[in-house]
Amino acid sequence: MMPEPVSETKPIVWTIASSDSGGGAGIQADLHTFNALGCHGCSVIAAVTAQNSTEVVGYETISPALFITQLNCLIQDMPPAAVKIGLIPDAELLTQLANWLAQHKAQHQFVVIADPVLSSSTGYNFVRQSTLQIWRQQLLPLVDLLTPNIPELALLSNLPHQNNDAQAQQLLQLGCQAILVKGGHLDASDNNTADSVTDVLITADNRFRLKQPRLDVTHNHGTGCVLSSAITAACAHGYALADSAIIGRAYLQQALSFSYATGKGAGSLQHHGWPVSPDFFPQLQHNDAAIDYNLCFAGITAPIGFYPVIDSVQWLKRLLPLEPDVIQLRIKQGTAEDIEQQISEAVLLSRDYKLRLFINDHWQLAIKYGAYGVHLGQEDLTTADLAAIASAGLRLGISTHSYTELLRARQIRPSYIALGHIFATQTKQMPSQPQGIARLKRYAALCSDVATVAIGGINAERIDAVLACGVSGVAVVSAITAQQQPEQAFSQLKQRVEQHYAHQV
Ligand SMILES: Cc1ncc(COP(=O)(O)OP(=O)(O)O)c(N)n1
Ligand SMILES: Cc1nc(C(=O)O)sc1CCOP(=O)(O)O
Repeated sequence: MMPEPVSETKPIVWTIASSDSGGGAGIQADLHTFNALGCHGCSVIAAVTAQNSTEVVGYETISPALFITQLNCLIQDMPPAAVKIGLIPDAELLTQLANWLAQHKAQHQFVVIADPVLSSSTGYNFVRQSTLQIWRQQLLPLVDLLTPNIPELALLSNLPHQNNDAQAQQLLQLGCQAILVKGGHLDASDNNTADSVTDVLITADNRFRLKQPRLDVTHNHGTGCVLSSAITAACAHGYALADSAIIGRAYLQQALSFSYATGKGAGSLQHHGWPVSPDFFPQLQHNDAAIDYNLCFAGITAPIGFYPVIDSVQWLKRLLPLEPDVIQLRIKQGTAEDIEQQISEAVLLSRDYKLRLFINDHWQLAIKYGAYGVHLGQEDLTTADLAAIASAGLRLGISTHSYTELLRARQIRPSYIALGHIFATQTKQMPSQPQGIARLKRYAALCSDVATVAIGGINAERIDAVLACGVSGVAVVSAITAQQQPEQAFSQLKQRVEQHYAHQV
């Protein structure tokens, strides 16, 4: 029998913007970006511009009737997961769009990312006072993320003499959920230098900076369009806003790195697929003053491989005869005295059996008894003494569950990074969503320079798919400890993992 054809789906994203006859910006750039990031792009055209790489010669807006017909026609059959708004150089169309979004956004639950294009990079001014008022009063309350550059931030906030922070707060007050202030324009602040560009993501309760080397490229037409449409595509794939901003920034850096000439002026960006090289990802700066990013942790020489996580020294004694190579002791219950007793005994046993033993959470005891390493969660990173762990020569593993956490962990340069939780797990209440195989593959690719361990809901049926993602280890709890025959389960999984890594050498 012929196998059933697999029907692939892609998230649907819309761009509501204007056509760039030169192909480097506007609707054309948005559709290229959506496609490169695995989305199906639909377009609602607001205006047609006549432009090339050196100038905008003119434009005409589409009729209000046809504008609204495009929106209504698409929503009936191809509702979006996310919508990008770009250049809409007409007050009537902007008002129509705001009314339409107010009617449909809540019902269809799509995310709205808006790039308030007020002028072209070649200097053509699309701003009218009337359109600014509509942005402020009608559109901003419907926008999840606004991506202004510094001049646009000043214009939209109507606070030209205040600093960027005050201007962004003003836009939040007007109802926009988050602002990504783009640092591409050199300004008077310390955010942006001749060598670096820093975008700042600001929400009502959070703020962090994405810093990247400033690329010395002349072919940068469409930069803002590409960034906002890459963020939109990432949102459509279900990434949180902060992660989407990171993906968008990495996509842009990659596209700028390969930009090319088109005419006599600034050329266009080269669209590639999902960014995976660490070179394209920004440095994440947030209020981690307590963390020293210049520490050096001991490395892990042999691959991590099969990595059982157990909750008592009794389990350790049960598994030791099966010759585990790496184990984590993750004790969550018991008195301080009992925990110390178990950790000291486990470390002694680990030496006898040449076991690489990681201790979860209790880093002071791990140092005191000389364990092989420590595993810490994100929330532990500001409270644990990382310098003491490094100088005691212990390895450090760090949990991550998103791009944001992954970049933070990478900057600490630990011995390994845990990527979780891949599938739903019964072992622990998780505040995050299962990441799944596609994301695991992307995270592992971004960590080609550091050891990685996948964790969460991994069992005998899923382990092959996980190993195929390129991780250096696989951590399991219930796939051993909740089995009828834990020793048998341990040996089968260990053998499967060892076979995989043996073939890789
Ligand atoms: C290999 C591995 N990955 C993730 C975790 C989770 O650690 P943490 O975030 O510290 O959460 P708790 O284990 O304390 O619940 C882990 N232990 N090991
Ligand atoms: C302890 C732990 N940490 C996780 C993370 O994602 O950080 S998931 C997890 C539990 C893993 O157990 P099981 O293999 O039974 O699903």
